[in-house]
Amino acid sequence: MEKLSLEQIEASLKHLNGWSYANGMISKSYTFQDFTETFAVMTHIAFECEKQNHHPNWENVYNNLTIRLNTHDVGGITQNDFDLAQSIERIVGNK
Ligand SMILES: C[C@H](O)[C@H](O)[C@H]1CNC2=NC(N)=NC(=O)C2=N1
Repeated sequence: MEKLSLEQIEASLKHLNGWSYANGMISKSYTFQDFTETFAVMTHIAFECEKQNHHPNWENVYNNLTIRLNTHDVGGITQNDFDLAQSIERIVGNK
């Protein structure tokens, strides 16, 4: 998978509501009702990550979930990160 340029990253971010690029990662924070809902969403995302063989850096504090994506195999952002971000948006949108 090819590393995307900053221009490509910025173009792809236009299609992703609330995601931004900083420190070599694309990221978004979500707030849910409570820990149970947050962890349920994380579980759903985790299965999708296994399907895509692409895994997040994430941090959960009670009902807050911050997700940061990069492709550590290439040390940058690839299309895999955007594909997973789109899937995460779909999962969160369907909760
Ligand atoms: C060996 C294994 O397939 C790779 O290390 C995969 C697993 N999941 C991954 N996830 C992420 N975010 N980046 C990777 O480069 C990556 N590589």
